Amino acid sequence: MMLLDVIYFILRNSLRVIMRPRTKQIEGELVLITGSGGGLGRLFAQEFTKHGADVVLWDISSTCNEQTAKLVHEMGGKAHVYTVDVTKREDVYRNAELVRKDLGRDVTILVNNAGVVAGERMLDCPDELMERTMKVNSHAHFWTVKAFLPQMKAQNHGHIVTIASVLGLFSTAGVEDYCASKFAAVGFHESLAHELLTEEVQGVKTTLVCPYIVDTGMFEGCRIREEVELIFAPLEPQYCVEQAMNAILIDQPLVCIPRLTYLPFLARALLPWESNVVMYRFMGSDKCMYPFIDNKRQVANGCIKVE
Ligand SMILES: NC(=O)C1=CN([C@@H]2O[C@H](COP(=O)(O)OP(=O)(O)OC[C@H]3O[C@@H](n4cnc5c(N)ncnc54)[C@H](OP(=O)(O)O)[C@@H]3O)[C@@H](O)[C@H]2O)C=CC1
Ligand SMILES: CC1=C(/C=C/C(C)=C/C=C/C(C)=C/C=O)C(C)(C)CCC1
Repeated sequence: MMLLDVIYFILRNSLRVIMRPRTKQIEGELVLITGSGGGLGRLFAQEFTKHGADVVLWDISSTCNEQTAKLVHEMGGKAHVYTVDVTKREDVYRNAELVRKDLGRDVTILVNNAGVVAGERMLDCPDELMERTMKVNSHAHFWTVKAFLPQMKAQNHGHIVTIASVLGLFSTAGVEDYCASKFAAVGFHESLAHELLTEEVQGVKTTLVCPYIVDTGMFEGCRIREEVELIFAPLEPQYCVEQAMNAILIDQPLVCIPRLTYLPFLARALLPWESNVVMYRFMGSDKCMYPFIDNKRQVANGCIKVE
């Protein structure tokens, strides 16, 4: 029976690639997005609004967050803005309580999207920057899930979305802080998903989103071999968010964007380490972060201006 089930899910998931299942309705849901002032967070806010959901926007930067809220309002949607540092657990719990009081209802979809990267080689990187990456990209997920999951479980209705990265499934040089934090986020998310299934909390869904480089500026300068870039081109932010939304709306547990990035993930698991190293060198992905680190340094030194 177990083997039949395994085969059934392989066939069902393969079929889903060609024939998309019905999407769920999220009209009237309350969606909380962290890092909503940034590139992907803002687009998520707009996409959820398009689907009729109300959004709660959490970001450390109030100016960027207000701009997101303005865009949502212009679309005729409802946005509620809070300035929150997700690394501070007391701040998270206090603001979660405030949201509940202000809006008089519970968050039903949580999108853990806030993220940072140090952009320095390990030995050059100040300790505080490495610690910050771990706190924003992984520890913060503990606090937000602890703040919002209890009501979702009580209602047997909700959805936890983790915006991780392909760098939470395989790694490369020069982004040790980032990879450590994203591997941690993936581990946390998967364990939580198992827990919900084991406890038979069927109404609370989970989606793990693992995008490749997205053109939001966060990894400006990151480059692989030119010929390989034709196949693995950086993603348009809008495309990335649409793909993630598709997965969320069909309760898909994991999505790698683009699908082609399942291949290096599989290669890491199946092939010897040295085979992976040879492929990395060939594709220029061994040193892909070095121009990004240089670029970040130049921005910090004022040699390059960012808008
Ligand atoms: N861009 C890419 O290539 C990829 C990104 N991702 C992931 O997608 C997510 C979104 O990335 P993207 O939109 O590109 O990045 P952005 O830098 O554009 O957005 C991240 C947002 O998170 C905010 N933020 C940072 N620290 C905190 C904090 N302590 N509390 C609350 N908010 C905070 C940032 O505010 P501020 O700007 O003020 O720091 C910013 O508004 C991240 O988790 C990232 O790791 C995954 C794969 C690829
Ligand atoms: C390692 C590797 C690759 C390059 C991956 C890169 C460059 C990923 C960058 C991801 C980012 C910036 C994620 C942010 O969250 C290839 C060429 C796909 C295939 C071979 C293995």
